Amino acid sequence: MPHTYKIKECFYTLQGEGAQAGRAAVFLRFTGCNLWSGREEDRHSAVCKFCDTDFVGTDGTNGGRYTLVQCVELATALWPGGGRPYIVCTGGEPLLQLDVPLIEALQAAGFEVAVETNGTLPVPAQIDWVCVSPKADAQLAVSGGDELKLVYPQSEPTARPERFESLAFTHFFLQPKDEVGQNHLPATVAYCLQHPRWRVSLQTHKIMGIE
Ligand SMILES: C[S@@+](CC[C@H](N)C(=O)[O-])C[C@H]1O[C@@H](n2cnc3c(N)ncnc32)[C@H](O)[C@@H]1O
Ligand SMILES: Nc1nc2[nH]cc(C(=O)O)c2c(=O)[nH]1
Ligand code: SF4
Ligand SMILES: [Mg+2]
Repeated sequence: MPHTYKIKECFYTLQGEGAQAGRAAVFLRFTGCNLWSGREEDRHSAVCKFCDTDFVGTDGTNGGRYTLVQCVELATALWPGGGRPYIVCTGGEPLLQLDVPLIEALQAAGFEVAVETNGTLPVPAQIDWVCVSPKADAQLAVSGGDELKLVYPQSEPTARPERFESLAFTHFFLQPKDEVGQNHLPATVAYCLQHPRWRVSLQTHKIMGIE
């Protein structure tokens, strides 16, 4: 049996968040996370409690267990042609599975490879775009990258934005926490007005009604 990757879903959409917002991308969502089981009954006791994503199993659009070659074929089939092929590896926590052979195979097929990670695991240097989203109650193991995208607010003082400012990131974003019955946008706007090195990241795919 060849090695397979567990993929929750894979689809073509626009990156909704951060500095690449609005850019066409294939999303490759890996199954599983190290900060939450993904089961609602475990949410209250999870390290990361605000997750907006179903990353359990392989039952999403184009989900399944894929070999490296099959992952590249799937991503390639979803790209419409033209532009610079872009793939965002997310999850769950993609770095539990995404490895250098798969990164390099995607690049050999023409993709620029981005990752969305919680920052608790080492990031392979081969990745072209690194977005780290630290979690208040998890040890941060990454000290730099292209963008740091902090969901706001989280518990003080561990996830206060000031704590991350000296890290080696090109962009610093605060993304309002999407939480039922709460509107965290005003506080996010206020923080960025008071601290100009931070920019607001909206989850624009939710506004646009796309995946
Ligand atoms: C579902 S996570 C998957 C990647 C990785 N596990 C991580 O946490 O970065 C993708 C992005 O969505 C963000 N996110 C998750 N739940 C959110 C919520 N309720 N509101 C705003 N952003 C959220 C994460 O912080 C991360 O930047
Ligand atoms: N359109 C779109 N943009 C995204 N940016 C990060 C996402 C994620 O779940 O990692 C995401 C997502 O789920 N959809
Ligand atoms: S670390 Fe990411 S995927 Fe895991 S529970 Fe938190 S937001 Fe969701
Ligand atoms: Mg998402």
